[in-house]
Amino acid sequence: MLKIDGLVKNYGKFTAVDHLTLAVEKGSVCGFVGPNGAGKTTTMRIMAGLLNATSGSVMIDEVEVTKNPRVLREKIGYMPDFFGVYDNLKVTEYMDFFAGAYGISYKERGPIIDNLLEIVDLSHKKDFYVDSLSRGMKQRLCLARSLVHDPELLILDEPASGLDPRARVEIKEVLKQLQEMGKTIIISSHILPELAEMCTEICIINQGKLAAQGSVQEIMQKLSQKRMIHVQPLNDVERAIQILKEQPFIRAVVENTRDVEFEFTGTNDQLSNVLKQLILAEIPILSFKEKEGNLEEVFMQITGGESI
Ligand SMILES: Nc1ncnc2c1ncn2[C@@H]1O[C@H](COP(=O)(O)OP(=O)(O)OP(=O)(O)O)[C@@H](O)[C@H]1O
Repeated sequence: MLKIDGLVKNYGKFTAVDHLTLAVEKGSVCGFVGPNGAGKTTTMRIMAGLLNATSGSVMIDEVEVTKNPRVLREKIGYMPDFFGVYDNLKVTEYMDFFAGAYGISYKERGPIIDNLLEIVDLSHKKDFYVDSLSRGMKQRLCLARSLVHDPELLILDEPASGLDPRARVEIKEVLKQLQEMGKTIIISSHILPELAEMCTEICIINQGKLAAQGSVQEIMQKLSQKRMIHVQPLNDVERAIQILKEQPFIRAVVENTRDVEFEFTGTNDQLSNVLKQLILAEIPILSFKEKEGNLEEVFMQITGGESI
């Protein structure tokens, strides 16, 4: 659906996007992850036709974006990372304004707006002033407005930023629904665990370059080689720690009061032997399991520990 090839964007002497190449399949939900200033917004604005690239190309369904703004307008829905000020505009008027801007006839607008407000769960707010809505509601309204022309590709810049956990869940549910409707979605975020839950794939962008791309699982497998094992003895944690420290292939033991974690570099057979040694020492074990990789940790690894 989307192909970015050798994309470069310079702001004066500064290169914000540096030969970025990636592809996003139709129907996928692709998460753009990267630290502040990584170039996510710049890339998204170029995709949406709001910014010219210095060089390289963006193709949507084999059509070069910059050369065909009309095709682009029809296919893309863009949600920026800021909402704007809409004094004295009610929710339906706001939607009507954007539907009009997309050339949707006055007659058609009513049912489209009603349907979209239902999707984003704002039907009960249709006669409220936009400025009176909560931040989460504004985000959902902004999402609804980017859908007025029924685009195939949605580009959403930080739709969950600044939202409380409940409002994030609401946005996530809307995105799930849009995915089921067959939309291709590109979404940027700093909230990595949340992206992991809702995306089919992840692109990690750092300093304008693609650091990694793949399914959440693939990325973690490829980049996070170390295995962390969590052990919870029923009691006698200290003795469990002592035994663990005597075992081969164990590094970086993290001692807690009730449980213990360690980095393991051996094979599965060698790992099962560690459990055997604990049991032979008659330490009752409540749980012994590998910790699931955390996207945030993987991200820190490949971006060299830059803050997010
Ligand atoms: N108009 C501009 N002029 C000069 N530099 C810019 C301009 N817009 C962005 N930049 C710079 O380009 C880099 C990439 O910015 P961009 O907003 O694309 O990053 P981002 O990944 O979206 O970051 P954030 O998550 O903070 O929004 C940053 O260093 C930023 O300061």
